Amino acid sequence: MEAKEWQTEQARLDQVREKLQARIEELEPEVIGTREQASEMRRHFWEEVTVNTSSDEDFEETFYTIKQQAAVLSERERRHRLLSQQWKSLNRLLPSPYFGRIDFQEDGLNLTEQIYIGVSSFVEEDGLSFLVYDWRTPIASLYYDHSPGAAFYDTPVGRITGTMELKRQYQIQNGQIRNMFDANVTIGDELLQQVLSKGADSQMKSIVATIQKEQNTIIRDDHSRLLIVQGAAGSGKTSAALQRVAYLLYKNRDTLKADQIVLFSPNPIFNSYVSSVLPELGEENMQQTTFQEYLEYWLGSSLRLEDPFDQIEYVLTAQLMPNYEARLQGMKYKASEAFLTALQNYAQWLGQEGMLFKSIRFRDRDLITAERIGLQFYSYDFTLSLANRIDLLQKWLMKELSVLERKEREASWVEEELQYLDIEQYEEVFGELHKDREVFDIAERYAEVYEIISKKRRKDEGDFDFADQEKELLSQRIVKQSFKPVRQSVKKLFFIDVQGLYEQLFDDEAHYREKTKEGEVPALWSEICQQTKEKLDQNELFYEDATPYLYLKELIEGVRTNTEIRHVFIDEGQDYSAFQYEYLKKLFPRARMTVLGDFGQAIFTQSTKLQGDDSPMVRLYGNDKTCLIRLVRSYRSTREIVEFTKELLSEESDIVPFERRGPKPLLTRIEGEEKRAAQILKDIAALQGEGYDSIAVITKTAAESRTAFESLQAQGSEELQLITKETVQFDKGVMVIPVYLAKGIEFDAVLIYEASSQAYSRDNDRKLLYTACTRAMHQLLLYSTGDWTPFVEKINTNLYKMTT
Ligand SMILES: Nc1ncnc2c1ncn2[C@@H]1O[C@H](COP(=O)(O)OP(=O)(O)OP(=O)(O)O)[C@@H](O)[C@H]1O
Repeated sequence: MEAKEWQTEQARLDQVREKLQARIEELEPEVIGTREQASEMRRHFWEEVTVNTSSDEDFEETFYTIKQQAAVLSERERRHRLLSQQWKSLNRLLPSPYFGRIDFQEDGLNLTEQIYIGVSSFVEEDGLSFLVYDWRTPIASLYYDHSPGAAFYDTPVGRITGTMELKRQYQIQNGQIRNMFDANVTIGDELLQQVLSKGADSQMKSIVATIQKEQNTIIRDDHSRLLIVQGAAGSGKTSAALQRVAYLLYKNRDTLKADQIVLFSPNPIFNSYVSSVLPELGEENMQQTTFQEYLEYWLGSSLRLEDPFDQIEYVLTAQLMPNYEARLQGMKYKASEAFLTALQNYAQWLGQEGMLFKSIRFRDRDLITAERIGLQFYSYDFTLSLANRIDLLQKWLMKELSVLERKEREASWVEEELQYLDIEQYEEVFGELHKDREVFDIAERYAEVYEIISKKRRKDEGDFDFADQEKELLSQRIVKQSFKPVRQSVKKLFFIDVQGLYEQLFDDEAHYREKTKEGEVPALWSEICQQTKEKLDQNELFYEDATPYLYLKELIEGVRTNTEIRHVFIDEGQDYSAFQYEYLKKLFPRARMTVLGDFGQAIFTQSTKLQGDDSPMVRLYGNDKTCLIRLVRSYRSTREIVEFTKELLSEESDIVPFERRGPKPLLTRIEGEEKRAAQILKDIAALQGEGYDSIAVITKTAAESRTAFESLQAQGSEELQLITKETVQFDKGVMVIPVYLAKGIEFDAVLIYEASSQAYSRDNDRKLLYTACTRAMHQLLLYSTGDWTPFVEKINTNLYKMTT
């Protein structure tokens, strides 16, 4: 680019920065001032209000003064928040105020506007001239969607057409233009090249400067109820999802708050990996959780839940265990829509017969028997839903408890308990009785006063027995206290035997069919039943049972919904079952759903295909409300790695590598574990020497991770970290990690610990190997102590190098 052009741009940049600096300086005292005012007000809050509750009027006045004072304080706090947000966003802009520029001439106007795009807007004092446009403004979409030439963008009031005369990208650091490119086709391959050739980080970065057109469609989709993104490994699904959150928060800033958005992540490490993108963009983080966390919250207090990692560990390592096949069949069936319908039918059947209750017990005896509860339940109108009848039943039980509680006061144990109350307990109970006591104090005092005034004994003397009253009150308290847990358990619906109800479903085939109207019962049904029951009898639940169990519980107790949440994001969406999707749809009735996934990485048994006629996803909200976007360009890995990993997939895939070059994957066959460990350590040292500092030794299972870790340590490696499902923080360095925990994450270099035929030979091993290899950005190394896995064997030898 011409030197003159460069100078003009640098001069403009200097000018914008000066204005930014001036605005920051102008704001600073205001930010500090409002902060101090607010904290001063908070400190002296009670001095400003006179609390007087002697009469109703005084009380009312006090109430309104407090309210008024609180309003002033909250206004001051709001102003401080606003100013400090502005101040932060200006400071964020200062080192690099923008990354792009487009010159656009709108049709019908005789003027070409220069639009500079950055992470947030910066407007002149006049409030009209934009020195920088936020990347989420409608006009900024020109930058992502078009090349120079005819172009348009959509605004809330319609489409604006015109001509883009220039599209330029900048790399600006600390106020200096380091690089500048004029793009003509896609958004600067040069810029993208530079961004992608950098090393991996322990935190994902925002991609706003280089968002690609198809990613922009995902980010700005405003219409679909369900947006499905099926994209190859490294195609930017997670990145697009996070920028989408930022876009939604910006576009709907008056109505949408960050805590109304929830992201379901594959594992806790992933949470830490993505947590800095939104703050980097000046937005608050959305809520982040895992499906397992949700299940634990609702079921964890009554049952021990298996998590998806233990489940996959079982699938990968327990082939020789009895009933392995049945468990696999069970997993598939329990993940299906058919099972969901079966449970709905079962709930209907329960409306007629078969409900199971638990007796309400008190002091080792049945207070209300399960039988009585059952009779009462089936005495209600059969046309009422199960949940409505449970509601009535709960109310009935509460009433029954009140009657029983009153009777219980006469019980001998109460008398005994009274005797054994020590002085402190008495005092405590009397303390609690304080309020009630006041009545007696007044009566007592009146009695005394009356006696004194009339100088004679009261008429009711002798009848008014305080001790009796107190004793009665104490018994009342004692019984009430002991009934508390019983009432609590009724409130929490513990009288329903949900475990029994789920268990009785796994009966012989004929009964199952009768209860569920299910036509197709999976193969090995009786083994499935036996396994499920055995687990339940130990108060445990397989991962595949947890969602159906919770669903059945809600069919009976009433459906749980969260109407606050407006957007649900599901990353690694292929790992959820059709059943879980139905559950999430029901749970978030007012939310739009964005599902991002890759069936090529579907390593769990319950996985769901996200596209195609046989995918249940389209049925979820229906065709009209569903939009599918496919991403085929892979940005993470070098061309050499993408070409190699692509061949691991069974089906012909249209994954397109981004043109970034690097060494071909390196295959090393080595005899014996010790030698391999020594070689791996040598290779790690060499990689570190090349400047790579995020290196992962990826294994198939957690068990293999442990052996690898020990064996590498035995060879003298000190800096190694072992990543397990308990690890919550993702840090740079050298780590040993099972593939299913490396999902969604990337590393400079990946070393596949054992790529032999023994480790990866079954069809579902293929996806594990694919997922593992696609974590590599710059270098991929595979080791084997035996024959190579057939998935590697079949790859064209041109696509890799083999050490000799
Ligand atoms: N438009 C882009 N500009 C710059 N970098 C990008 C872009 N799109 C993706 N990337 C980079 O590519 C890498 C992979 O992105 P991301 O993790 O979002 O992909 P993914 O599709 O979620 O991958 P996976 O399915 O393997 O988890 C990241 O380092 C990301 O920063």
